[in-house]
Amino acid sequence: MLRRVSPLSKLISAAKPSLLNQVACGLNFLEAFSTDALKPAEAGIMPKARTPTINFVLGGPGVGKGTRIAETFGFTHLSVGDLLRKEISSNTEYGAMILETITKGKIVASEVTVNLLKTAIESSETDRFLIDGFPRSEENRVAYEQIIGIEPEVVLFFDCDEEEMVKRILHRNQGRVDDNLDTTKERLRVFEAYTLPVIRYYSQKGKLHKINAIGTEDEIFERVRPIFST
Ligand SMILES: Nc1ncnc2c1ncn2[C@@H]1O[C@H](COP(=O)(O)OP(=O)(O)OP(=O)(O)O)[C@@H](O)[C@H]1O
Ligand SMILES: O=c1ccn([C@@H]2O[C@H](COP(=O)(O)O)[C@@H](O)[C@H]2O)c(=O)[nH]1
Ligand SMILES: [Mg+2]
Repeated sequence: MLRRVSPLSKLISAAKPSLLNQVACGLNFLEAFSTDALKPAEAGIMPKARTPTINFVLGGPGVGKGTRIAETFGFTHLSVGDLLRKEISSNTEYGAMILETITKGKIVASEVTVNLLKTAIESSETDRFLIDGFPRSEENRVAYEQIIGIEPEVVLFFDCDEEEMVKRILHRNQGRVDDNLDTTKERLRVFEAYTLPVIRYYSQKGKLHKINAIGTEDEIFERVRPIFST
């Protein structure tokens, strides 16, 4: 159930004016799925709006979060990294900042990522999403809850040793600015310091499914399958 959370002031005070508009638009998005918006449907006037189903896939850099999982299990794949890279290639107002942050292996400001995510969900014709590589920090998670607020059903955690992750990154060959040893080392540090707490949070909530991400792609799919078959 989508929640409309009133105190956005913390986010808003830190944001640029144009960003404020996007945050404000978030309220329209919430209204589209809120209890109020459903009232006419309950009265039989129009079809009932459905709350989108959200799942997250988390894991270290290069572990395989973006490799066929969403497509295999019928989800719309929303890679926040891909959304950010699109901002860079489209030269948007945040493009330069995002490029610098990704090149250093750091985390982009939550206001930017959550609003990109919101727009992607809102403009999609589908309503079952696998969000890849987000939330990356507890701060990301709280901003997501404040602006989007759809509780994830499942949180996958792809687990793999660092040596294998580095190997997969260095063999990826997609021309990514962050596919080098120095940035990967920083990304591994950021993962431990900022993303592991998010993984612990969802584990405590009973939503986390830890997947052994060592093996062939097919072996890994078979480990995920029972989670989405129930
Ligand atoms: N099970 C696997 N065994 C070997 N290589 C794999 C496996 N799964 C994915 N790969 C390869 O590893 C590389 C990284 O995969 P992918 O891009 O999906 O990782 P990611 O978790 O999305 O990483 P990032 O966080 O950097 O975006 C790709 O080249 C992919 O083809
Ligand atoms: O929520 C997010 C997701 C990504 N980033 C930045 O992008 C790169 C690459 O992300 P991938 O998901 O691995 O494609 C990541 O290292 C971060 O710099 C982010 O800031 N927030
Ligand atoms: Mg990826």
